[in-house]
Amino acid sequence: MNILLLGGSGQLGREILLQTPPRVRVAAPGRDELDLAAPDAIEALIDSQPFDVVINAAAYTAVDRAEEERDRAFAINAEAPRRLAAAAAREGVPVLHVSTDYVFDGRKGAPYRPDDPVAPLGVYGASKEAGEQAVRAAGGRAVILRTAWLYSPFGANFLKTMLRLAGERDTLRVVDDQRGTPTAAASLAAACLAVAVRLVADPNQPGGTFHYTDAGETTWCGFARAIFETAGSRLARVPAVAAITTAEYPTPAQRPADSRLDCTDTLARFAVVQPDWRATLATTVERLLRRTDS
Ligand SMILES: NC(=O)C1=CN([C@@H]2O[C@H](COP(=O)(O)OP(=O)(O)OC[C@H]3O[C@@H](n4cnc5c(N)ncnc54)[C@H](OP(=O)(O)O)[C@@H]3O)[C@@H](O)[C@H]2O)C=CC1
Ligand SMILES: Cc1cn([C@H]2C[C@H](O)[C@@H](COP(=O)(O)OP(=O)(O)O[C@H]3O[C@@H](C)C(=O)[C@@H](O)[C@H]3O)O2)c(=O)[nH]c1=O
Ligand SMILES: [Mg+2]
Repeated sequence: MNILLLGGSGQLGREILLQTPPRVRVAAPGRDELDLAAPDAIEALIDSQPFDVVINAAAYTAVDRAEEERDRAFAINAEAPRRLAAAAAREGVPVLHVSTDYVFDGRKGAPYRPDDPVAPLGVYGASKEAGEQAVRAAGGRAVILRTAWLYSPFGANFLKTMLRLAGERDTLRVVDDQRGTPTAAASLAAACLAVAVRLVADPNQPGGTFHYTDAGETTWCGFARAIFETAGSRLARVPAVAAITTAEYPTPAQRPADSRLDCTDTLARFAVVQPDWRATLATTVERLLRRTDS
């Protein structure tokens, strides 16, 4: 099986590469080979080898900066996926495209189902929603897999931000009125590989929109406290975590207040396991504190 992976250097991409079984080949061209902000090489790339499936784990993920870089966010999160999905549809190659809980406004008051109406609050969410629509419109077989609150030993994420701030401050103030589910990029990578394998193995497996997060729920404040409970004894200093409101932590982009995702359909349709977020947090902290190159 041949996978074309975009975003191989990101949090999700690196975990996919680490988990790829030996019988699977993955081509993961970097930004030097394909700049998604100017994706003229996309078609040539898709045509370059007989890929069995494309996984798009690349994105513009700077939520606040996107408010000022609208064009760039849309180029990478909407236009590039449009070109990718169109080329893949033409070649008959199925696509797995990763999207976000930030397509929702967070006002439902219950976990979002895949077919609930979207209403992004910021530019990042709007650009990802446009990407979803473009992938659907391409008309090929495509799974859109939404996830949330990704973290890993790699790249930029809330876990690493909290551990860095622990070295700088005695008290951290963290919003306690935004609810969701921290999701290890490692669990999502396993889910992506399961979906990709199924799409390839079964040509009758239809596409559609699905959700994957780890199991359970918390707030960003709850996540921060769990991080220090998990890592605490290994840190030089454990900060106090003060619960604050969103109004007390102004940011350029508005975030959904409750973006829990209902993953029932994904678990029923694909061979995907859903560990509890606290279990994957423990594993990820362990990996992170052991490594030196993250
Ligand atoms: N991070 C999160 O909390 C969440 C992420 N998601 C979605 O999950 C997916 C994976 O996210 P994550 O792994 O965290 O993303 P990262 O920000 O860790 O990685 C982004 C990847 O996209 C690549 N990329 C960005 N811009 C370009 C460009 N112009 N040309 C080529 N490559 C580019 C990056 O390459 P390079 O290394 O060269 O910059 C990197 O490989 C995305 O679709 C994201 O929207 C959904 C919910 C939560
Ligand atoms: C660093 C920090 C953040 N916060 C708040 C700000 C924000 O509301 C919340 C999360 O902050 P971050 O900026 O780390 O997270 P954010 O960039 O909003 O994370 C999002 O990224 C994109 C890519 C997604 O798709 C989403 O699922 C989600 O993971 O925590 C505090 O309250 N205190 C702090 O010290
Ligand atoms: Mg951020």
